Formats: sequence, structure tokens, C-alpha cells
Amino acid sequence: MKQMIIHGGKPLKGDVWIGGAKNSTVALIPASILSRTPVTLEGVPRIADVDNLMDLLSEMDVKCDFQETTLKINPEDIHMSPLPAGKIKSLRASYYFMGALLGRFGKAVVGFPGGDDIGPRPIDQHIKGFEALGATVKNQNDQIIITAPTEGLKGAVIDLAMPSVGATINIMLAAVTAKGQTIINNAAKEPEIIDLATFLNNMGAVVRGTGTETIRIEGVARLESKAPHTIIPDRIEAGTYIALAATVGNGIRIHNIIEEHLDSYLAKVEEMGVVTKVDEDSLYVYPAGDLKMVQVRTDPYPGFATDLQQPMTPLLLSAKSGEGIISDTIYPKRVGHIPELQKMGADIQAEDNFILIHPTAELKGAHVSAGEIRAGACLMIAGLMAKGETVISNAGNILRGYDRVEEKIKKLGGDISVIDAN
Ligand SMILES: CC(=O)N[C@H]1[C@@H](OP(=O)(O)OP(=O)(O)OC[C@H]2O[C@@H](n3ccc(=O)[nH]c3=O)[C@H](O)[C@@H]2O)O[C@H](CO)[C@@H](O)[C@@H]1O
Ligand SMILES: C=C(OP(=O)(O)O)C(=O)O
Repeated sequence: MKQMIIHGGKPLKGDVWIGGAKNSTVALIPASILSRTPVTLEGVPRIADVDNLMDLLSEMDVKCDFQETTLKINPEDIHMSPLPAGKIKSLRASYYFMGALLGRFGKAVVGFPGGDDIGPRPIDQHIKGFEALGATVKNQNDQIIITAPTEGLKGAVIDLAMPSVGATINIMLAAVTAKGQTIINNAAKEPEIIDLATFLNNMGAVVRGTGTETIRIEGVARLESKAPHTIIPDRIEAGTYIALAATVGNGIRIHNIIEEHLDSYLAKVEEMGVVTKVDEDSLYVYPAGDLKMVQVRTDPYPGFATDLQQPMTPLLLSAKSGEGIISDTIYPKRVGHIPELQKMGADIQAEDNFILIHPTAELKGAHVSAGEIRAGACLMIAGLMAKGETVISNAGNILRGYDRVEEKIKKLGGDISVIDAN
């Protein structure tokens, strides 16, 4: 088990570079098997989710070569293989192999995905989408078996009950090679979905309307990658460093960002009184003065991202007065950080589906556990703020999605290390 050890209380300063978006990357890697030619992805983050997806690709004889931030994927010798358990459970996005295998082979046998423990995460909308395209979906021994009819998948109109990121992407992956037109209504609008559409369209797919609530797909027979694809920057990683800079920063410049992707988040941070200056693709966070408490409500994009409510919490704790209320409408039970922050002396409680936060003058180091990736990011920032030593167990959950985090924080002057502990 990985442990993150932090000696807090030191001001951080300097420059940090944001990696490629985890939630794009984990869709682009499964999407690569739709290509009949080798694929090159640039700006790939060094995160455990990528390692696990590469292991899943190797089970299907897809070769990967990952150097620096360039990942070459060669699916030319791919064979259809069931992906029943093991690595499938290590991340959420392994479910994209359902759509990708169905699109490529007309059949997918994939175990139920893992991922963060943030409350119930059903996949009924994914299944509804596959069935609308003509596939038969069976649930056997903790595996989903999805089979296209002999004549292949056929385009359909699919009305999602909610704008699910995963269902939108999975349906896109299956529909790009289906016969005829597919329309996804009430589609998710996240930037990562646009990134995936750019990748697919550059391989010959015809996907229109991503970023709006209606996506139209005209099925094509064959996809071929012809040019490298550069992944968009990770807006959640960027938001995490903004919270870090506003709590323990003494002037931090965050490079490789797309400001528009952070609009709702920056609006809240600025409402608190944090001063930032945006340049072309970087953002400078000034050392924070007295901060005002604010209320936060998470929503689907372009609303405030659920993945940023926990990383922003240490910033709310450092407000001068008032009561902060967080309402996470996507995952109301995403509260695993609360008992851990309480161990550090934070005045924070979960009540019904709300999180109540009161200013906490000083956090103290403690032994805490990162139950999931963003709870971990929250505890990491709290540890950097706190007096004394903080030991975060289950730190592998942080490494699942934060690119070279130890190196980046050390470079800013933070006293942080990640060790193997048993
Ligand atoms: C790999 C990836 O991109 N993960 C992100 C993705 O997760 P993920 O794709 O799993 O999240 P969804 O957008 O699908 O979920 C949104 C909401 O819809 C519900 N739902 C979803 C699908 C379904 O079939 N039925 C159903 O009820 C979920 O329980 C949740 O309440 O979007 C989440 C919401 O922004 C983020 O927190 C995750 O970081
Ligand atoms: C919930 C998250 O990830 P995943 O969907 O991969 O579990 C996240 O990135 O915050």
C-alpha cells in the first residue's frame, strides 16, 4: 500500500504544469482499439489508471509503448478477449471497453467496473444505449455480456435519463461504426467528450454536436488513425492546484490550462476573494488574503464539477467567518473526506445530503486515509496546510489520477513523499 507523508506548514511557490486530462485519457485508450492502424496519444498523464488500461490492452495483444508523455498503441494484432475481472476492477473507466469492443467486434464480455467509492454508480443508461443500438445485454457471474445482432449494430435515437458522461461516451464508442444515424439526447457536455469526438473524427468517424445536449453520429465502416492526438489539459488537476495555491501558495503559476473549462470553479474561487491572473494558457494565483465563505452546489458541466468539491474544501476551511454549505447533486454521498478532516481538527460535518463547513484556524497533522481520489487530493492539501506530520494511507487512490504529484509538489517546495508501506 502506498502512503503519502507530508510535513505541512511551508509556503509553496513557483510553477506547475498540468498533465493531460485523466477522464479524456481513460476514454481515448479504449477508443484506440477502434482504429485499424497504430494510434499515438500525446500529453498522456503518468497515472495508475493509464498503467491499468495498458495491462488490459495487453490481455488483447494490443502493444503499447509509453515514453515520457507519448503513448503509442498498436491494435493491429488485437484479438477479442473477455475482460472479466482483475484490472477491470481497478478503475471505473474500464467500462469503456464495453462500447469499444462492441464497436470493433460486435461482442464484449467485461466485468463490472471498479472506481471510486462515492456512492451508487449504476450503468443502466449505458445498457439502455447498447440495447437501443440492437445489442443483447446479459448479466452473468458479475460480467456483462453484450452481443450485437448478426447484421450488426443499427443507429437509434437514445434519450438519456441524465447527462451521464460514461453513458454518452460508451454509446459514442459503439455507435461510430453502427449502420446509420445515432442521436444521443440529453448527452453530457464535458470537454472530455469533445476531446474524444475530435480523436474519433480524425480517424474518419462522423460525430457532430459534442458540447451540446444533442450528439449526432453517422456510422462509418472503418476507422484509421493517421495523426497523433494531443489530450486536453486536466481541468480537475488544475482546479486542485488552484485550491492548493490559494491555501498554501506564496505565488504559484499553473501552466497548461484551458480557462473556459474552469469557469464555474474559478467563479467560486474568485467569489471567496482569491486573486488570479489568466494569461494565454496559464493562470497565476496570488498569495491569498482574507477569504470569504461561499456556498457550493455541484452540477453536470458547465456547472461546478463534483470532482472539485473535495479539493476545494480546505480552501473553504480557511475562510475567515460564516458557514459554508456544499451540496453535491451528482454524488450526495461523496463525503469520505469528512471523518478524515475531522481527525485533523477541521470543523466540518455531513448532514443529510449537505456538507457543513466552518472556518478552522489551524489544521493539525494526523494519520488519515484516502478512500478515493478526490478525498485524497483534499487530504493532501489539508496536510500541506497543517502543522506537523500527516500520513495519508491508501495514497494509491491519489496516484490513480494525479500526474507525477510528488515531483510537482516537491518542485513547489512542499515536503512530501510517497512510500510503499505494508
Ligand atoms: C472516468 C470518468 O470520466 N469519470 C467521471 C464521470 O464518471 P461517470 O461517467 O461514472 O459519471 P456519470 O456522468 O455517468 O454519472 C452522473 C450521475 O448519473 C448517475 N448515473 C450514471 C449512469 C447511469 O447509467 N445511471 C445513473 O444513474 C450516476 O450515479 C451519477 O449520479 O463523471 C463523473 C461526474 O461528473 C465524475 O465524477 C467522474 O470523474
Ligand atoms: C470519480 C472519479 O473518477 P472515476 O470515475 O474514474 O472513479 C474522479 O476522477 O473524481
